[in-house]
Amino acid sequence: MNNIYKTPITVVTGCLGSGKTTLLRKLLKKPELEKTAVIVNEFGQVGLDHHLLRKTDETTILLKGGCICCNNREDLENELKSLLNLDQKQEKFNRVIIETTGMADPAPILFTVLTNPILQHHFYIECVITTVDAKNGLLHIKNNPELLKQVTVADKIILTKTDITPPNQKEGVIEQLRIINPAVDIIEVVNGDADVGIIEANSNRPSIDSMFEKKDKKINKNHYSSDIQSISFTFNKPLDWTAFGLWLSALLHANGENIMRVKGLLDVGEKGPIVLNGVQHIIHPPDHLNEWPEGEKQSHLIFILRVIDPDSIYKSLKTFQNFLGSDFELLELNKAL
Ligand SMILES: Nc1nc2c(ncn2[C@@H]2O[C@H](COP(=O)(O)OP(=O)(O)OP(=O)(O)O)[C@@H](O)[C@H]2O)c(=O)[nH]1
Repeated sequence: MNNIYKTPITVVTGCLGSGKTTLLRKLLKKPELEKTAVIVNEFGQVGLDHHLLRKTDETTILLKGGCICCNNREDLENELKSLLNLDQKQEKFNRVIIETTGMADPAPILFTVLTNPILQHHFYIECVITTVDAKNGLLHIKNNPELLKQVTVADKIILTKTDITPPNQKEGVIEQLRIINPAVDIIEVVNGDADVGIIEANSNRPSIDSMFEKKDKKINKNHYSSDIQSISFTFNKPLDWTAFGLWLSALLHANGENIMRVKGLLDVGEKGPIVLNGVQHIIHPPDHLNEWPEGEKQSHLIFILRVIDPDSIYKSLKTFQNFLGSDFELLELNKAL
């Protein structure tokens, strides 16, 4: 079913004290978000009481044979289903925001929405935003493995507390965030003052913009963490979508959680590109755009990896190249030290 018939969900993640509640409090005062249902997964965060507010406990159930990212958030499933009941009682809402605890891994949330037969029929994940405290960001990145996941999964990073952060410190945080997730949008927000559009997907395409800016092949050394690395490619001809799907499925299957993120804008010979967006082996339904953004017409693909060497992706792509219908070029490589 097309997303226009479904209710968008924005997931808001970020370390403890990084400004999630401050941002949401301000945003939820805006008339455009009047019919927003908010789910928070911890108690004590009331104050958004003019909105539908659901609270969930952090109980997770491991599905048989599932890896950690496939933990179904049964609590979330129940909350979203009860929102559907409310909707049927004419208490209409047109958006859901899920605010996670600072320690949460967002992947099970995405998994729950994308794989539950009822939920996937009624909801779609429009955007994942992660708040990062500019003042303490470097420390948080170093000490919190959860933040690495949250940054990796994010479509947008909201950089908070820039008002109390020296510019060079802020630039240092931005540099590290870009190394972790080169395809993310980074938006500075002070005391939660943001446009309402911040919780929506970018209007004409995913936040893959930053990849377009990097036309030159770049090899960076990763200075903060030993095991998060990324590699991106461009393709000069349209891709065979079926062959690409087979290659990607096999790759994701073989590498499980170690492919933390895959994102792409792919030319498959249609008028517009296909938007590919995956978190671990959970792939969002591919989105077919009607046209290419700003006359650009070249496929881009990025992988964010943990533990595995980016070279193995390169080699795998090379082996499969003839089936894909296009040569490829390395665009950027962020390697661990
Ligand atoms: N100076 C400054 N303070 C901020 C900014 N954003 C948030 N704060 C302050 O940072 C503190 C923590 O903000 P919260 O919004 O509660 O953070 P949170 O991520 O919801 O925290 P948890 O609920 O504990 O996970 C509060 O005292 C906010 O007023 C900002 O941009 N600048």
